[in-house]
Amino acid sequence: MPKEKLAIVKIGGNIIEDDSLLKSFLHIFSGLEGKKILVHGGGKRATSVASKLGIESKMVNGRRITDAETLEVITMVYGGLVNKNIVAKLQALNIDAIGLTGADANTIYSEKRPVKDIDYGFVGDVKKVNHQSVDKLIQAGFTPVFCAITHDGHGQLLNTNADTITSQLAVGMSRIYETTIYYCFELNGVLKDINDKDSVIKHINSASYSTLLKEGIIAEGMLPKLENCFDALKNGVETINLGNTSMLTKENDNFTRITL
Ligand SMILES: Nc1ncnc2c1ncn2[C@@H]1O[C@H](COP(=O)(O)OP(=O)(O)O)[C@@H](O)[C@H]1O
Ligand SMILES: CC(=O)N[C@@H](CCC(=O)OP(=O)(O)O)C(=O)O
Repeated sequence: MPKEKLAIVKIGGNIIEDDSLLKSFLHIFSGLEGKKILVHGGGKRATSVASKLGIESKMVNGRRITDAETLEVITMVYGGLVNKNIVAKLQALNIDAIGLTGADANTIYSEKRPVKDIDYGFVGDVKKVNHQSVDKLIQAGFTPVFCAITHDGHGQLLNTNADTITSQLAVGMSRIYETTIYYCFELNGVLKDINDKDSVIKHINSASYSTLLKEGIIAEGMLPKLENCFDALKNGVETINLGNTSMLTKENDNFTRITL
């Protein structure tokens, strides 16, 4: 029997920080047919709240150095402020959303990133997705809304990049569902020329990916979205799509699709 489809949709700071982009995203997401999960970041908000508290933010290779103070900020911002506002807005759109960190129902277990050249502090690398627990929520009619926090099973919360949570969650859920990832952001897709919004690369495979990396076209915010994409595709994820919110509608086919 073919597996049922599951859409795993991710939004980050570029959509969360823009009221009108967030509103139109949530409207379209709420109308998306079939089973779905939302993952959100919020790094920009964490940086601005931290700065109001006099805490400087440091990012290395797209990851936040998370000391004990910063962990408190991100827990409040991702797990509270951002997550609960999104859940409330989805409830207003008649989506029975349930907000989660990876500690809730032990859904995402991670291990503190080992210190090599850099000490990232309380940053977690995902080790296990409890697909059965997530599916219990889906089967009960809830739409899970994950923030960028996981746990180590010993009482420690860990900051985990939301793009990575998305790909790992998709790999885990693909044991029972045919999963598709949608990375929604403010641009139309992966652009050949970052200054030309119409230069969307419509299809990327592993050969063209290597070239794009070498040419530096895949850079900055694109790196965590794409660094594990071929692992995810080899481990059961069907397709990875990147583009603006309208790619969730059937009318727009101007976005980037990544396949093996
Ligand atoms: N080739 C590229 N095409 C599109 N965006 C790119 C590219 N290279 C780097 N980027 C950057 O990636 C950003 C999206 O990633 P990110 O900032 O992590 O978004 P979000 O947090 O909203 O998911 C874009 O705003 C853009 O600045
Ligand atoms: C470890 C790590 O870097 N975690 C990220 C989690 C938030 C995130 O990924 O937010 P965006 O998707 O909006 O960038 C951070 O604290 O910035």
